[in-house]
Amino acid sequence: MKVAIVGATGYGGIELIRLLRQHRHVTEISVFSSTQAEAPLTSTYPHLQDVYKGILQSMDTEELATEYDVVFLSAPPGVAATLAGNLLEGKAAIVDLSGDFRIKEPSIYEAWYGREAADATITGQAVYGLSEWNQEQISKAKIVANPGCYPTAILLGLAPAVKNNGIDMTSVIIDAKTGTTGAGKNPAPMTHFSEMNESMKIYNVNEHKHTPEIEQQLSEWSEEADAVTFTPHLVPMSRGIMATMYATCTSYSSAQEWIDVYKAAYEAHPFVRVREDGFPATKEVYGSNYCDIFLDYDARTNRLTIVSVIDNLVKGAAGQAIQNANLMNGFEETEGLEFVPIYP
Ligand SMILES: NC(=O)C1=CN([C@@H]2O[C@H](COP(=O)(O)OP(=O)(O)OC[C@H]3O[C@@H](n4cnc5c(N)ncnc54)[C@H](OP(=O)(O)O)[C@@H]3O)[C@@H](O)[C@H]2O)C=CC1
Ligand SMILES: CC(=O)N[C@@H](CCC(=O)OP(=O)(O)O)C(=O)O
Repeated sequence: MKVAIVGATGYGGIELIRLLRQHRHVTEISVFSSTQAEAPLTSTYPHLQDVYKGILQSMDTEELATEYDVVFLSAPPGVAATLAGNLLEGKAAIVDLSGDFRIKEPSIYEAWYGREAADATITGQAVYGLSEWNQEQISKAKIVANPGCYPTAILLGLAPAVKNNGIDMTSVIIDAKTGTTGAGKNPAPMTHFSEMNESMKIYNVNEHKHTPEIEQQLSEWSEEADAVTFTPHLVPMSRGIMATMYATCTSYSSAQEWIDVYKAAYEAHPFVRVREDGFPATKEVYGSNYCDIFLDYDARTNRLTIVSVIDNLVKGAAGQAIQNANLMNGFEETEGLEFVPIYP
């Protein structure tokens, strides 16, 4: 397939290039920029010398729509909302990494994102790209809304418990930590080295934009779904998310029963590894498309503790985007993604 990347100079964009270089069905990768047209990508990213020789091109939506089989939109909020209408008229399958089309209800999007929602007909057409749980719809989609990085880790971690009606949906608390690449490549006060090094920051308490995305999916899985408490933290690492979820149990009363439920749920899904014994660390999925999960049941409190880790730039962004493009094009979902985590 011929592939185009809009926002190729960003962190999601260069991660797409790294992964797509290993994809056996990709014949061409073209890169687009709103500010650096005609420059080689190596002028921004010298580590790509002799690896990728592409020159950044200015965006032409007609060309994007007609010349490519897949267009990855890896740009800031609002860009996909502007481009998608024209792109949908062409042949390309579209995978949008931003949050523009994830939230179905425009008023909810506007309340949490503080900006105008995208055209409702396009959002209605966009399939939520949580690959493991939405494969059938993704495989028929023309446009996929790739999930946010936190919701990917959180929803994969909660899904088996929710779908088996094993937890009280009013009791869900999510405590999550992320590395700085989650904020993109542009420096900001929060991610400045001297602000975050040897420190830990809590942010957007009870107002993070991923909250409605999590709640929307939970409500599709369970009639009992309710509001969740979601608390994000920034920790001093470049990549990685660890999401820790707590919930009161309504069935199953041992850790082993819970592990069996999770093992069964993810048996057929190569990128979700339910651990045998012990909680995963973010480093154990670094640079890979894996989501590793482990859980424990506490009989004293009747609560379940679930831990889910991903690399935010891979399973949380570029990797899941390619997994979705594979499903949309009828390829093996693992194509181009079978990376062993970089360890240590
Ligand atoms: N970083 C992460 O962990 C994750 C990111 N995402 C989402 O993916 C998207 C990309 O994120 P990330 O790569 O981190 O962000 P970056 O800020 O690193 O990169 C975004 C890129 O978008 C391009 N861009 C800016 N304005 C425009 C425009 N008007 N039209 C077209 N392109 C534009 C810029 O390149 P140029 O100036 O060359 O055009 C820039 O390099 C965002 O929507 C983000 O929310 C989703 C999940 C995880
Ligand atoms: C550290 C940091 O700022 N992380 C980002 C992660 C967002 C993201 O990457 O996903 P979206 O596509 O939904 O924007 C945040 O908390 O907003």
